[in-house]
Amino acid sequence: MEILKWRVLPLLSLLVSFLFFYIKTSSKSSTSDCSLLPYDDYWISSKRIVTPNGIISGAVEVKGGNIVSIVETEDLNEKFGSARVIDYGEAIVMPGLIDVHAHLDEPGRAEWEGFSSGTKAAAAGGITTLIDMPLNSHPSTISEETLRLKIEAAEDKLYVDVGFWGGLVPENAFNTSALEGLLNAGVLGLKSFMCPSGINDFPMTNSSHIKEGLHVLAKYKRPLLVHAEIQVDTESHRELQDGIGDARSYSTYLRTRPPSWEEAAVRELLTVTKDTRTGWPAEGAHLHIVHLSDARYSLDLIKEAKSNGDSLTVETCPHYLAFSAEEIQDGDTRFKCAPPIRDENNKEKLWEALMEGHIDMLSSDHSPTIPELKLFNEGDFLRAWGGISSLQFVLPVTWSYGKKYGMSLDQLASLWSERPAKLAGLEFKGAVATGNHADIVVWEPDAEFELDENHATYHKHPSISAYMGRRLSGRVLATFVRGNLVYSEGKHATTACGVPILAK
Ligand SMILES: NC(=O)N[C@H]1NC(=O)NC1=O
Ligand SMILES: [Zn+2]
Ligand SMILES: [Zn+2]
Repeated sequence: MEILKWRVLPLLSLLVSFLFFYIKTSSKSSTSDCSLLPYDDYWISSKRIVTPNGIISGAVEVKGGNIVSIVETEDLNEKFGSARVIDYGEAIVMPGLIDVHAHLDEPGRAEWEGFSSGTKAAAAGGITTLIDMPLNSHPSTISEETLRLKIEAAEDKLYVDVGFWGGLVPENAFNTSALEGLLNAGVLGLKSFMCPSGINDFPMTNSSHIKEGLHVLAKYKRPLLVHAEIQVDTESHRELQDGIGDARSYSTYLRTRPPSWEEAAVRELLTVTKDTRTGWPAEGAHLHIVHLSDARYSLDLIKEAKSNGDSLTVETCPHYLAFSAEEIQDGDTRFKCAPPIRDENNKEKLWEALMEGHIDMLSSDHSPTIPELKLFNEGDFLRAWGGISSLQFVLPVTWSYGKKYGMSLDQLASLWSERPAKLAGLEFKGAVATGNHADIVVWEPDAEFELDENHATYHKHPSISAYMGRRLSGRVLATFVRGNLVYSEGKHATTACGVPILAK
């Protein structure tokens, strides 16, 4: 009996250690759940690959999450033989979209959106990286500690890569060590408002706060993003405060935020951006104006400042390019956003500026809420939450409307990937190029679909999106994030393997 015990025990311990090793390695290999492909060394081929050197027919080699080579070839079979090739035929292979302006609202307001639903929607829409705004979550991301809360809340929930903007608010603007703490913790830059943000713990800044912020940012070579509207006390504004005007009519809301608000903000900002010119005190800093709506005087001022050498960029959003004020129905608060969607003529001018290169990039400004706060029953434009839900649809929307204005695939890739990557300082993203992350969207530009309730939409509240009911063209087939096939034909990878992007 004793002998048996001495024989069995070592065998048993061998078995236990074997089992332990097996479980450990197999749980490690379960990272393949990050991808709908069972391998990480393969080729993506197509007749239309959008690269910085033009559109080619060929294949992209992916290894260990990176693009390791790109070849132009007519006969793929001959070249690759039995290599693992995913052939997408005529579909477009393009850099994944980088959305530099999205509100995912977690922690604190996960019932509005959240990291999981938001990044699933992003993946389904061909977005491979998004940068989360510092407000609408609770608390706002305005300190090192609150950034940590963001990162904790995002853990295991990211289907795409996510970076974070920090908030520049009066509380931290003159506190250099607090701002540096936030920047050292890894925010990719700062964001501030020149008017009330709609969120109590995210108060507005004036130009002295902005000037201070820019000087700190100069050292880090990271940008300041600004919501450029200043409340100018116009006559119609006073009228509205006196309760005149039908709150269900979009034109009433439009009068509360005239283009002069944007113009006043831009004018004031440009007194500060002078400092970013070469040889001036804030050289190295950069100012980025978010969601421009006014295509008239505000845009003229921006063009002039750029030509004077200010380090300045500007974005607009698909909703300003897709919709015009005239078509917004009474009470349809899905369309309420700030700055507001302006008239048809302004929209045409925005397109002109975009196509001529005066607007540098596009972003979603996906800013959802719970349907209750859109006040659909009252249809009150003055009291409803301002923010458009669009994250999953920005690629088909940009394409559907853009192709009428002659937008090319190169322009699309520049507006949605290359320039946003540069703004956010993402060195290895933004282009299908050797050495970059394999962040790729594959899509069919001519495939049309009806955006109705049968369309699989991953936003937490699809019904509040202004795009519902539209017919769009441009269907996303597949999305790769660092080589992981995170979305394909209506399915997501089972594990969320996106990573937080922190500046160093
Ligand atoms: N707080 C917030 O998300 N505001 C955004 N919504 C919107 O329509 N414009 C904004 O700046
Ligand atoms: Zn804004
Ligand atoms: Zn926003």
